[in-house]
Amino acid sequence: MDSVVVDSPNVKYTEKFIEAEYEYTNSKVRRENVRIIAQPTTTHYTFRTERRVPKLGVMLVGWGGNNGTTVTAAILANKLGLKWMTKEGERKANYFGSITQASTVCVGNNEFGEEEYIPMSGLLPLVNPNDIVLDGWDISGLNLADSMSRAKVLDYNLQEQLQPHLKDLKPRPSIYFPDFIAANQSDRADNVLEGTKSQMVDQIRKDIRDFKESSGVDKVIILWTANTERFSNVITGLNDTWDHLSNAIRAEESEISPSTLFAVASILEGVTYINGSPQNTFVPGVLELAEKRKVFIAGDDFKSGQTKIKSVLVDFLVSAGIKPVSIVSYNHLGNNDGKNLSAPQTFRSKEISKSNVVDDMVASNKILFEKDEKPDHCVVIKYVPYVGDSKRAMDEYTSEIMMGGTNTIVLHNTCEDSLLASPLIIDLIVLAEICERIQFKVEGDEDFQRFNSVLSILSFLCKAPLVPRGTPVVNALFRQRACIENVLRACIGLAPVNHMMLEHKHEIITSSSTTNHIGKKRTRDGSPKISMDASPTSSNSSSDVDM
Ligand SMILES: NC(=O)c1ccc[n+]([C@@H]2O[C@H](COP(=O)([O-])OP(=O)(O)OC[C@H]3O[C@@H](n4cnc5c(N)ncnc54)[C@H](O)[C@@H]3O)[C@@H](O)[C@H]2O)c1
Ligand SMILES: O=P([O-])([O-])O[C@@H]1[C@@H](O)[C@H](O)[C@@H](O)[C@H](O)[C@@H]1O
Repeated sequence: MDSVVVDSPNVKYTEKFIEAEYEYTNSKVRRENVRIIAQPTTTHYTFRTERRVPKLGVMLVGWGGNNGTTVTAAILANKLGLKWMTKEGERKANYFGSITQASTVCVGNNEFGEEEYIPMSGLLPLVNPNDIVLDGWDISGLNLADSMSRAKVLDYNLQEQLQPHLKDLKPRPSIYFPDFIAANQSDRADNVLEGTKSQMVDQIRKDIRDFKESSGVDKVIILWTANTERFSNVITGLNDTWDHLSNAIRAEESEISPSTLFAVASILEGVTYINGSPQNTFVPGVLELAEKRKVFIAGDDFKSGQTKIKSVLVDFLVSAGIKPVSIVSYNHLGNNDGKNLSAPQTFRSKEISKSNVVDDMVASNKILFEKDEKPDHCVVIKYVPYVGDSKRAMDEYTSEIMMGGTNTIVLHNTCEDSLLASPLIIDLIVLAEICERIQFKVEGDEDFQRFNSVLSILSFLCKAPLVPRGTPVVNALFRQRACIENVLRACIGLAPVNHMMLEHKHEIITSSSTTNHIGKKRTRDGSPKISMDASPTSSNSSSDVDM
């Protein structure tokens, strides 16, 4: 697939690194009475990206679940180039839904003024998902082939082809504290660790080292796609600092979730940890540990369908000056995730992550919203076994428009939940991995630094983005995507995408030989071209207008 090489004195390709000198522009503002004074700023960065793509191992917590089995099957099917028949005809493996694997970015204009697009993965040397080695844990001991069958996500003809490759993959025993998930999950908990919390952390750490050694991978990333847990109470003296949390683990304190123990084990092994569920795994003690050990953490809760649309629609409404005043998000689903969410305490975790997604957009427009004013926002999730993984989302957005009018948008969105979440898992892993290979120096610094331990660049993939303390949360989807694209562009010295297209807005100077807006006399087919956004020419203009 296409990739880009930047030809610039500011970009150097050595054997080991891509080094780019980059001018980061922004503006500082200050308020003077009713005036806001804006001062443009320019900060010089030097980015350095390791070119060697490592052999990557990924360990999924909840490997035997719908998402875990589906993403494993998808990677295998792509690696093997599988095709399969369905009643609509032949299908072949792909990574649709992944921005790194199936979306493109514009890298500039060619000689004809046309925009050239390449895959996002062509900006920097990213891990190819086909090469990822997978392992993981699950409280259910079912092998991956039987788990895939239990999930009922993939077409049967494809499952048949994958079955021999998956039947020998078995999740490692996991940490199971019934109090943190729905009681209805107990019937699948036949693959659980015994012992103290400290012994469990040690076992998870041993599993990580064992996987790394047996698989021969260069590095590991861990991602939680196990059940949604209830929120942990954040208690001073228990989990508010790393010291308190480590003491609490040794003291067998009960208010410590399995996911927090996994995060602790991962960070202590220097392994990036990503939370695909909504619970507050990253209690302050875990955040402190990650910062101390300079290990990346990211989350929370994959933004896969109903909420992804919400973070686009509300952004459209508010940025169009339309005031959303009532948002009702209902959905029903019949997979095990839905079964687990049928308990009030686990539903509450999801309700929080699905509700907070509009806050930044609402707060950005003080014309529409008074301070602390928010739209009515209701989230309903129902468990309906028959529909399985095919979640049915129904949303109603009511907004105030001009002169007392109202606008109501109603959506029905059938989300094949695991087929929407699996490509996000791939992007989370691939982008977290490249972040491990990026360093940067800010003008005046002696040494290179890595990104902050909290990988807020991954917000595009999360409903409740985890951000460094004291920094803004962005939920608007296309701002989040632009952040990813522009950081990858900065690493190769390309300016951020700005959509200005100024080169296509020049005045046309008509003369005997027509010169179009970018100085070329001819278009691709050799005919003279006048850009459609030129000032109107005289009626007797002899040149062809390129319609
Ligand atoms: N579109 C989506 O599917 C989507 C979107 C956002 C978030 N999520 C979240 O992703 C997670 C997984 O979704 P799913 O549809 O695969 O659910 P699932 O129930 O099919 O899979 C979860 C798996 O985790 C296992 N498990 C539970 N507790 C565990 C523990 N302590 N250790 C190891 N394994 C454990 C279960 O046995 C199960 O196999 C859920 O938290 C869900 O809310 C899913
Ligand atoms: O991303 P999204 O489609 O809004 O969110 C989904 C919810 O609608 C669904 O009810 C839940 O079971 C999934 O885990 C996921 O969180």
